[in-house]
Amino acid sequence: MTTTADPSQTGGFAVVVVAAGSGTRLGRGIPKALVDVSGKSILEHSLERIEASGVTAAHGTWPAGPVVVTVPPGDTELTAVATRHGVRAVEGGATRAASVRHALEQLRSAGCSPRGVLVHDAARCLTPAAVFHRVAAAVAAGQGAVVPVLPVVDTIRRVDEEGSSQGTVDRGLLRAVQTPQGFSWDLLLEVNDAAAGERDERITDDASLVELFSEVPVRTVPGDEAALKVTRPMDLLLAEAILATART
Ligand SMILES: Nc1ccn([C@@H]2O[C@H](COP(=O)(O)OP(=O)(O)OP(=O)(O)O)[C@@H](O)[C@H]2O)c(=O)n1
Ligand SMILES: C[C@](O)(CO)[C@H](O)COP(=O)(O)O
Repeated sequence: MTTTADPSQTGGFAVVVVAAGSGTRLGRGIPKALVDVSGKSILEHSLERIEASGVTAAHGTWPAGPVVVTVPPGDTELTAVATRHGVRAVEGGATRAASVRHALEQLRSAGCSPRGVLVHDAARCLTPAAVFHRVAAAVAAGQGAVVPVLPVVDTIRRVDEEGSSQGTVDRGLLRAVQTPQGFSWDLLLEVNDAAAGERDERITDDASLVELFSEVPVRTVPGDEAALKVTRPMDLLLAEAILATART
């Protein structure tokens, strides 16, 4: 990827790819981003998709922004994958939010000042280019915070601490949230500074920070089923099936 040539450049979209998680729910005993999906690591698939999308350079006349990947502390293998793609690797933190913060600090201290930033889970390794472009286009059009979403297909019940049902939630207004999530650069820095590393169960993604620490509305755009997050073993089967179908 040629997008890291000058990290101090202004304009464009920077992309933070978070890949520092351990993958406990997948249970492979290696960092999830290293797990193989049809012959390539999860991180490899993610970086290839971002590169092929051309999203860092797209949208108006903004020049291409840099890509940064967070890796587990002490990692060398994911760093090597990042290096092969011309992408900078930075050490992640104990939580996803801390990893994103490390990446933003790295970009900021390198003098990077893009117009927008996309934060993407490496684990959503088959995200189609169209999702990157929908999110980026909404940010380029002036939205401060944008998330891709899908309707919820299950019946959702709220339960009490004993597990007794407290009723069904109206799923018509529920959405499952995906990544990449897009932000104006200044807003994402501002809410990360305001959060100051606070741990809060509600902070599972970057848009939550915007909701908790700013008045800026979070907008939604359509996500895509192929942008599933590889989380449990069944998701690996799905990812492999998606790739096999794409080849036929
Ligand atoms: N400290 C962390 C935790 C997560 N992530 C990244 O955030 C994304 C979403 O996290 P998730 O899918 O929940 O990954 P894990 O935390 O690895 O999964 P688990 O909870 O099963 O351990 C992943 O790409 C993961 O690598 C990260 O960069 N740093
Ligand atoms: C960011 C995220 O992928 C949005 O769907 C998700 O919130 C992060 O992962 P987790 O499964 O909640 O740990």
